[in-house]
Amino acid sequence: MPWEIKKFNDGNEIPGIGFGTWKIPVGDTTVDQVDQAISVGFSHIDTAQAYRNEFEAGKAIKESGLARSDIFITTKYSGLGGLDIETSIKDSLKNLGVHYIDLYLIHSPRLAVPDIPTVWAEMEGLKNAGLVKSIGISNFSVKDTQVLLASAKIPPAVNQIMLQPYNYAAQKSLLELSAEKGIVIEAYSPLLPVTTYPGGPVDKPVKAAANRLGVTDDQVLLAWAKAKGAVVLTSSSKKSRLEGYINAGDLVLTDDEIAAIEEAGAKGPRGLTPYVLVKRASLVLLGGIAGFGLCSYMGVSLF
Ligand SMILES: NC(=O)C1=CN([C@@H]2O[C@H](COP(=O)(O)OP(=O)(O)OC[C@H]3O[C@@H](n4cnc5c(N)ncnc54)[C@H](O)[C@@H]3O)[C@@H](O)[C@H]2O)C=CC1
Ligand SMILES: O=CCc1c[nH]c2ccccc12
Repeated sequence: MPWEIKKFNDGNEIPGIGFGTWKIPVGDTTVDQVDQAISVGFSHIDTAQAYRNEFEAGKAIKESGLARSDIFITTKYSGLGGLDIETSIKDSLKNLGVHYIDLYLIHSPRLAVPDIPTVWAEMEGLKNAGLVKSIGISNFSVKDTQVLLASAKIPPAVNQIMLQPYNYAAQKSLLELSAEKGIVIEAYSPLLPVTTYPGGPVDKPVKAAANRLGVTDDQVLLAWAKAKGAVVLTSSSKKSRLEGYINAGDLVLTDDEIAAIEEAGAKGPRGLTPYVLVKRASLVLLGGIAGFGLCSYMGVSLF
């Protein structure tokens, strides 16, 4: 079943699921994997200057025979080798073999970015020149986003961030700010609970939903990220998994299933072990002592 198309604040549209090319070994493997992803129905490819595989991704796109307007391409300014934006976008267009990029992102506010307002003004210039259809950010925190918005003439269309049940609580304020400003969230590494923390607290509610729906755990995790309103980015070298991801487009989790996944996620990947509980209790205690000390210093009576 197809994933929903999402609308950006600039009027452009993005497919709700994208195939990511991070960590694919450079060379023919990238061409084969992107080719395979397109063959099962992905029409949205996510790459970056830093992945050093734009050329191979572009080759697969070209070989697919799809019209340029039928494929959505994201790449990112990663600040590689201290390259400026103008040189970087020219390199990316050449590598990918296209005349425009659908979505161009600042890969990280902490990498080779002199200051956010300056770099964002350069990104706006690329959109105004028609080299990129939409511009956005990646790995921007609430503070970074506020700094950018204070001087932006064009708001970012997206913020591409890690979003999975174990970091959902930490990302909530960023999700709220993004919704308020009309910034679409792209969720990367949505499958972290199965790739990195198998056996963690999230497994149980994910498996329960998977059993009810007759699907796999990874499909449930993609459905959870979609339920949070995100465009999801994922990957696999296995065709069967890719087909599963595409088929997850119409999965609907119940409110109770979503709440159970989030409650388990809030325990952290290792759960509420005695170590975590003692650490949390110490933080509360230290906060209390600091607060009490401050009140005493300021002459405020607590009693
Ligand atoms: N802007 C940024 O800083 C970042 C962007 N990204 C983008 O997002 C894309 C997707 O990120 P990923 O971390 O690859 O996504 P992901 O969390 O979807 O992980 C994909 C991996 O999960 C494996 N997998 C799937 N089902 C599994 C299962 N049941 N058990 C065990 N393993 C399973 C797949 O084989 C694949 O290797 C990247 O390729 C990149 O394009 C990723 C990280 C950072
Ligand atoms: O995008 C995924 C992680 C990554 C790999 N290289 C870079 C460079 C800059 C920011 C993030 C990353």
